[in-house]
Amino acid sequence: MIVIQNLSKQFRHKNQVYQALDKVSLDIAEGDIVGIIGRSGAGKSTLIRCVNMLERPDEGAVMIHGRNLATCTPKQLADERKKIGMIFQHFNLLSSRTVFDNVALPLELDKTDKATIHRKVTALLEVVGLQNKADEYPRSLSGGQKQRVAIARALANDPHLLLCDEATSALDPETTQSILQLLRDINRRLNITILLITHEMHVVKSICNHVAVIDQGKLVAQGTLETLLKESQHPVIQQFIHTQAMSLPPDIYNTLQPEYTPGLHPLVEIELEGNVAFDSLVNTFHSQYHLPYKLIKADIEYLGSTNFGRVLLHLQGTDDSNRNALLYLNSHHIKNTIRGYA
Ligand SMILES: Nc1ncnc2c1ncn2[C@@H]1O[C@H](COP(=O)(O)OP(=O)(O)OP(=O)(O)O)[C@@H](O)[C@H]1O
Repeated sequence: MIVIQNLSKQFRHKNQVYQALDKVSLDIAEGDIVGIIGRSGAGKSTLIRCVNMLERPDEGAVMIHGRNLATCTPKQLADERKKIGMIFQHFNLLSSRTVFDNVALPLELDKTDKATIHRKVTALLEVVGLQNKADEYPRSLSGGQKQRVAIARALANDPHLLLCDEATSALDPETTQSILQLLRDINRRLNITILLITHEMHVVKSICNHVAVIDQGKLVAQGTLETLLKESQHPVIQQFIHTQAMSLPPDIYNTLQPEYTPGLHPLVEIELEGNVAFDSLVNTFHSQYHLPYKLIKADIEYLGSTNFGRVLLHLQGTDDSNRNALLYLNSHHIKNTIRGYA
C-alpha cells in the first residue's frame, strides 16, 4: 500500500552536506504498524517527514495507493496529505484553542460544515476518551491527554495512515502504555496503518509488527522484531537490545572483587539471544553440573516462544562446577561476562 522507493535527501549547512537519507526503500502493507529505529541523527524523522512530503526528497518516490506523492501537483498533494495524520513528541496543540477547537481545526480548514464538525469532533473525543474535556484548554491537560487531543486531531480527516514522531517520548511509562493501547485500537478498529519512530524497545515490542532500522541515512535491516533480534548482528539492533551493562545491587557491588580468590564465586552476566532459553540453561546448570546459583537480576523480554535479554547469575558451586558451567557457556557460544567474584 505504501511503497518507499530509493528515497534520498541531503541537507546543506555552512558548506557541509548531510546525507540524511540514502536510497531508502521500504514496503508497508495496509494495516501494518511499522517501527523505525536508529541512532540519533540516523535520518528517522527525515524519512517520516518525506512520506507526507513535509520534507521534499531529492530523489525517489513515495507511492501511496499507486500514486507518487513526489510528483503530485500541489492540489493533489494537499488532498493526499489530508489522508495522512501526524502526531509529534510535543503534541503541537494550539494553546489559544479549546480541546474541541483543536480537533476541529483540520475540518475547519477543509471548509466542513458546522454540523458535521460537531458530529465528528464529538465522536473523535469519544474515541480518545476525552469527551468531558471538550471545553478545556491544553494548559489544563496532562501530557497523555494532550497527546490524545493530538491523536483525535490527526484522525479528523479519516486518514488511512498515521505518522508518529516519538509520540510517547515525553510521557511517563504508564501514560505511554495507554497511548500505545489507543494507537493499537485505532489501528485495528479504523484500519489505519501506522508508521512510528521510537528509541524504546518496549514500544516496538508492544505494538509494532514490523521494524525498519535506519543507520546513517541507510535502511540497514527490516523485518519482524523477532527475526531481527535472532538474525541481525547489526550494532544498532544490538545497542537497541543492550543499552548498558546491568547495574549491580549495592550489597553485591560493595563486596565484588575483580580477581578470583579461593572462597569467592563468579558473578556472570549472560546474554540471552533467542536461541538460548533461560529455563533450559538453568536446568542444564542444575542437572549436568549440580550447580547451585542465585539469580541476582533478570531483564528478559519474551517474544513468542523465544526470549531476549540478560541475566546476572551468582554461581555458587564448587570451583570445578563453576568452571564447567562457564566452559559450557563458552563452548555453546553463549555470550557472557564475568563481572567479578563475590
Ligand atoms: N532541516 C535540516 N537542515 C539541516 N540538517 C538537517 C535538517 N534536518 C535534519 N538534518 C540533519 O539530517 C540528519 C538526520 O536527521 P533526522 O532528524 O532525520 O535524524 P533522526 O534519526 O530523526 O534523529 P533524532 O533521533 O535525534 O531525532 C542529521 O544529521 C540532522 O542534523
